[in-house]
Amino acid sequence: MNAIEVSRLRKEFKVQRNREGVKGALQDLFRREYRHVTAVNDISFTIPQGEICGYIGENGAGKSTTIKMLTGILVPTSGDIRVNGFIPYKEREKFVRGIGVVFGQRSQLWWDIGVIESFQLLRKVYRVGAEDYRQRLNELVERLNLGDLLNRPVRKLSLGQRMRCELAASLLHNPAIVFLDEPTIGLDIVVKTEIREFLKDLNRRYGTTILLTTHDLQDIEALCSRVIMLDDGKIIYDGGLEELKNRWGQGKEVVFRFPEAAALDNLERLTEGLRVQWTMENSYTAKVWVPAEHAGISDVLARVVGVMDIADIQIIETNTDDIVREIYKSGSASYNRSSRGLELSPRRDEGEGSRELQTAGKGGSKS
Ligand SMILES: Nc1ncnc2c1ncn2[C@@H]1O[C@H](COP(=O)(O)OP(=O)(O)OP(=O)(O)O)[C@@H](O)[C@H]1O
Repeated sequence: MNAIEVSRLRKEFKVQRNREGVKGALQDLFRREYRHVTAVNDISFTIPQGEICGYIGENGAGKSTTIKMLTGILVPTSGDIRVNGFIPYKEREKFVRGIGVVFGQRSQLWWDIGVIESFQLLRKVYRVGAEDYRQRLNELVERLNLGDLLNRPVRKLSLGQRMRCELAASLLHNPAIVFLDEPTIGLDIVVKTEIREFLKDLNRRYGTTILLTTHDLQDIEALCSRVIMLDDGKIIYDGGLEELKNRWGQGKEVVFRFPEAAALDNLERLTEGLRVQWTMENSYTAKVWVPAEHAGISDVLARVVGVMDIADIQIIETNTDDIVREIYKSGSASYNRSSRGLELSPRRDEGEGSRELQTAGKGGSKS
């Protein structure tokens, strides 16, 4: 069974339009004008049980609105949703017992009471039996290292401590599906890593389905085999992270260090016919940019290694951050690069490995 099924889901908000100036403000008092914002624009996807799926997009892309509809907080304007077999905004009481939710920016714990008291209240909300609760609590306390935090009021916890408690709170009833909206926002790298490890383990042990929104692509790299990418309320990519990298990985850079001084024109002559681009770091170190669609790293290595003495070779891949940033910029991950005349060239004003994607006729076709 699929954990989540979404078909032609749409959410529009009616937003008041404010007219300018004093006259406009007065007019607004008597006759309000509204406009419609389409936050989620007829999207469809399914997530099978046990999958960890990353839901990404720029600010305002529609991620939180989707999560709110999937968790029954918002009613869709149109379209169908099934989560755990339920329509989330109907049958609320039964539905919430099968899901866990963490909004990184908002707490589900009571601010002024001890963490353990919040947990006990949530146990009642989710109607967890005493024995199940005890077992689950012990396990979560151990795995999230909550021992010292349980009797403290939430307002006295650090962000990282609070987030660990939030995660535990969302899992007390052992839900089959967990929605995490920015669970690592503002956390330091140590806590981020702990939380990622915990989520991986949770998925492995219980087959928990996880839908995760994040701006931190390290979360995606660490956790998700699949990514759904949203832009302006529409899905612009839905597929594997590896596939995304392969399709959009713009190429690789190879750094050669030679034992003796090398000359740029000599290196260019060696790779003649391959559409690669050389730059000299200094007399002994040269970098060559190998665009994915024009040449293979092995072609370049074969030509250089056969002729030159080499002291060291380093291959640098474009990272996911770069790839995703470029896709956001263009607004589509589905068009054909070569037909749009994409050209890749090293960006000279940034550090090693960074790339600039220059497009002919940018603007991006939306899918
Ligand atoms: N309650 C609301 N009333 C009016 N407009 C809204 C409301 N909630 C969201 N929007 C609008 O819907 C669009 C999508 O917002 P949403 O919060 O879903 O984006 P997001 O991808 O989660 O962004 P972020 O990464 O900044 O959290 C935005 O244009 C936002 O201004």
